[in-house]
Amino acid sequence: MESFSNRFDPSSLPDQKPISSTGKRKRDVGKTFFENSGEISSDHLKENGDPVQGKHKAVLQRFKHAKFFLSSSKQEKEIVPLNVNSLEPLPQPLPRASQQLLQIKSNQNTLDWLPKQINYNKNKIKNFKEYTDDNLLDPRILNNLVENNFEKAFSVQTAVLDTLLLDIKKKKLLPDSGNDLLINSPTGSGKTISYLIPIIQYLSTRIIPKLSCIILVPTKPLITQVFDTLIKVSQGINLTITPLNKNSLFADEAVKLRKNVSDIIVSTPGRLVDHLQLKNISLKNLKYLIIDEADRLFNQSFQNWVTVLFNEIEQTNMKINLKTKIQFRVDKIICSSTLFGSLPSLTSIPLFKPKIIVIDNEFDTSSNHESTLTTAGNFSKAVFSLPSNLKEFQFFQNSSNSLFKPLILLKFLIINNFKSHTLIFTKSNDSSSRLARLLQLLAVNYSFDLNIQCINSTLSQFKKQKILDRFSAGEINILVSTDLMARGIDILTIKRVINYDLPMSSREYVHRVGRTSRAGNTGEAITFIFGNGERKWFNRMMKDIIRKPTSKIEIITMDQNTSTLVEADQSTPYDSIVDSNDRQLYKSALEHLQREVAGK
Ligand SMILES: Nc1ncnc2c1ncn2[C@@H]1O[C@H](COP(=O)(O)OP(=O)(O)OP(=O)(O)O)[C@@H](O)[C@H]1O
Repeated sequence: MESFSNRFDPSSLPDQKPISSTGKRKRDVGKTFFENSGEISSDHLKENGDPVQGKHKAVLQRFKHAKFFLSSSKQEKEIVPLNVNSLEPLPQPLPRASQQLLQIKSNQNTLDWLPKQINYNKNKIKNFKEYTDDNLLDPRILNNLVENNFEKAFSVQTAVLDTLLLDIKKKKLLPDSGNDLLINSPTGSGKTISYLIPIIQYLSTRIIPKLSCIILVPTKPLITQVFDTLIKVSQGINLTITPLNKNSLFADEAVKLRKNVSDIIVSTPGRLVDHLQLKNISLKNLKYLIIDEADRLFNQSFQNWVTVLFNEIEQTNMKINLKTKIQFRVDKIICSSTLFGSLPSLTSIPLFKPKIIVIDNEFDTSSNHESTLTTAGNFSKAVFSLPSNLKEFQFFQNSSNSLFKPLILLKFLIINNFKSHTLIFTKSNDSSSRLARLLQLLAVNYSFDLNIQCINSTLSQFKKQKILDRFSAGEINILVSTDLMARGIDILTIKRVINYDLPMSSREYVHRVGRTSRAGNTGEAITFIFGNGERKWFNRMMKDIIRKPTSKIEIITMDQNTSTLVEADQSTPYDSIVDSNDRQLYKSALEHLQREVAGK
């Protein structure tokens, strides 16, 4: 351990003493131990007429005495307590905070530093063709869009294309031009195409493949989804697009990445960071970084991906800038339907002159307002909005007893004739598999002929994809899932979402229910609420979501053979749902499950 005397730097002391009005250095108000002990008089502090020198000597002397005293006092029985105040560092002047530091600090509390958003009138949407007419969009891209039935750009697409296509034209001549772009638009509003079209347009005239764009998404099924859309929209442009989601070995993937340079990589942050650290990927030609479902990704700290990736980008750019004297930058496009509201996430990355596009209630064309948010300060408040064609319901049970919850769910499905295109969210992998199996067993007992399956992160990527394809095609009627499915998954045929377990936050609620009612379609979201505790939590979450004054979350009951609306504080009595016959059937299903779990 470092000795006391080594740590002690007497030279730092004298200047720290405040100077009195008479020009003399003030002494400590209380007398020190040494002064009290009478071993050193306070007069020793001034020596040879030079107060600083005198002070040094005095301090050293005091220190020597202290050491001597401590060592000798060890031999004595009685240890005199040392007045530590006399050795405490004297107050230091605070370092002058730089403007930049202050700014970073304030960023962490509010988003006031963001510029004003680009408000966008929902009714002002364009045909994609208008962009080719203005020479901003390659006709091959337009053809691909039209062939896939994308003729009219949705609001978010109009807003993003109006902003980015012009920038891209400029960027060809001035590589250092461009801004970062933040996009907040409801689930199912078409954000994917909004960022893919500009990227493909940028690459449409490229000569040889160079890694120009990285797209980051949170899950492997999303990699496949974004990759598929990229292929559709870039037909005929001959781009090399590499999704890093294959079940192939990491080493094989590394060899491929080193051999064949990709134009675009679609990956999760973890896989990308692994390759970056092994130098399988070079960022020296990177122009665009897209972070989709950004709030979710920024909240994932695995492998410290934000730091690793942004350091790598910065170092690569610094080297190029030194060589070429041109300020190359990577433009970031950051999007989500719940981008704002979680402040630290956006402050964790460097943003260059960010522009912001906020679209709310995309398909609500009844109102002509531009946006409910008008100042950047509002970004820090609740800003989540839902697709306007979504109808929300809650199924409330007074009792928090969840013993019969799976049975009640099955009866709910039967009574409401929810026989297909239904996605059910549970809180964990275990709950999802258990619930799916119980529903399967119960459905047989009730002669409810349904294909009920489960999807969660324990399944291989291949199996997950297969299940998603079958669910999308309607071969699987009811899919029980975890929050794995909550983000980004785009299956237009989903008619309803059931929150069997409550989501953990309003943000996750928005994403879960956003799996239905996509691209202007209608959809239903039903949340099961058991007991007053859950009800309170649900009501609290709902405060974060902006709704039209006319829309409310209706309460439904199972008292009759159809779902019927009742008063807000009513719940369906247990006994009217579960009779003795139900209990018997449920018991036998539970016993069956128990035997399966025990491997009998
Ligand atoms: N211009 C368009 N015309 C018709 N359909 C479109 C258009 N743009 C997108 N779509 C369709 O809308 C659906 C939703 O698009 P997308 O998945 O990009 O939404 P999103 O805003 O990213 O949603 P989330 O936030 O849930 O990820 C997709 O099925 C897509 O094919």
